[in-house]
Amino acid sequence: MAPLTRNRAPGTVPMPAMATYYSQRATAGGLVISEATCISQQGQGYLNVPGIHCQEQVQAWRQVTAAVHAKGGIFFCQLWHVGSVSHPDYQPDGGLPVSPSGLPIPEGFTVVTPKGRPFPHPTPRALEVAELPGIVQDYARAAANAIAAGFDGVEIHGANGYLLDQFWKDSSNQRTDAYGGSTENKARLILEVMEAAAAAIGQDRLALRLSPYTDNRSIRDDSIQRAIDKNVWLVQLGLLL
Ligand SMILES: Cc1cc2nc3c(=O)[nH]c(=O)nc-3n(C[C@H](O)[C@H](O)[C@H](O)COP(=O)(O)O)c2cc1C
Repeated sequence: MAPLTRNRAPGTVPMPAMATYYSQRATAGGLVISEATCISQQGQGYLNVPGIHCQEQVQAWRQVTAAVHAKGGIFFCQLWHVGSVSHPDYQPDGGLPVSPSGLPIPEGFTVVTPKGRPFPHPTPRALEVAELPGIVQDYARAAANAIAAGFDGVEIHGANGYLLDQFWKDSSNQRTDAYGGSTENKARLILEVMEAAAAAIGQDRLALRLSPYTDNRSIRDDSIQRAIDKNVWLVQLGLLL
């Protein structure tokens, strides 16, 4: 089962109905990936979505993982930082949402704040290099929390226009430091997150979701698409030969 946001975690804490919901969808040996789950308050940007960065959340997730395991299901937690797709009302101390380069989200997109009303996204601020190790550690801590909550593994959410995708794609990443420019530099934060999460929980229960072709909120990168097209073509040629 693919990760599906359901907005059933008031105050970021999973509610008991989530145990019923996931249990209904679990099958013996079937892999269920949880809805995207925030690694930190800074990573939050949607109403009533769950987190996994404090003990109250970990405790609440235990009922959900137990319900999936009771049906024999395998349950991974998808770890999420929305980056710029947020609003000061979600941020610690009411600060601006964070992003690779401080570029605005295109007009027409709105964010529903904790007060339940839609607002335009404010222009985010660019992350300092010195802040990135803290975000990497937030992923590693959330991965460890997921295992403590009873999940069988974690999937890092590197897709669909959120923080890691924002770093990976040049329309949102125009940095000139070690995290921008070349494909290797744009992928650096994703690789650091994967290494830290692997160190925390082991690489055999770690996954990464990428979406090279999506352009949610106009976040896209033609060079990534061309590189993948070329490799797909080479793989097809290899299969033919
Ligand atoms: C309501 C809804 C919520 C979603 N939530 C997430 C999510 O939390 N994380 C994620 O990676 N993808 C999310 N997706 C994308 C789905 O996982 C999936 O990729 C998408 O629905 C396309 O799959 P399909 O071709 O089977 O419809 C969501 C999609 C929908 C419709």
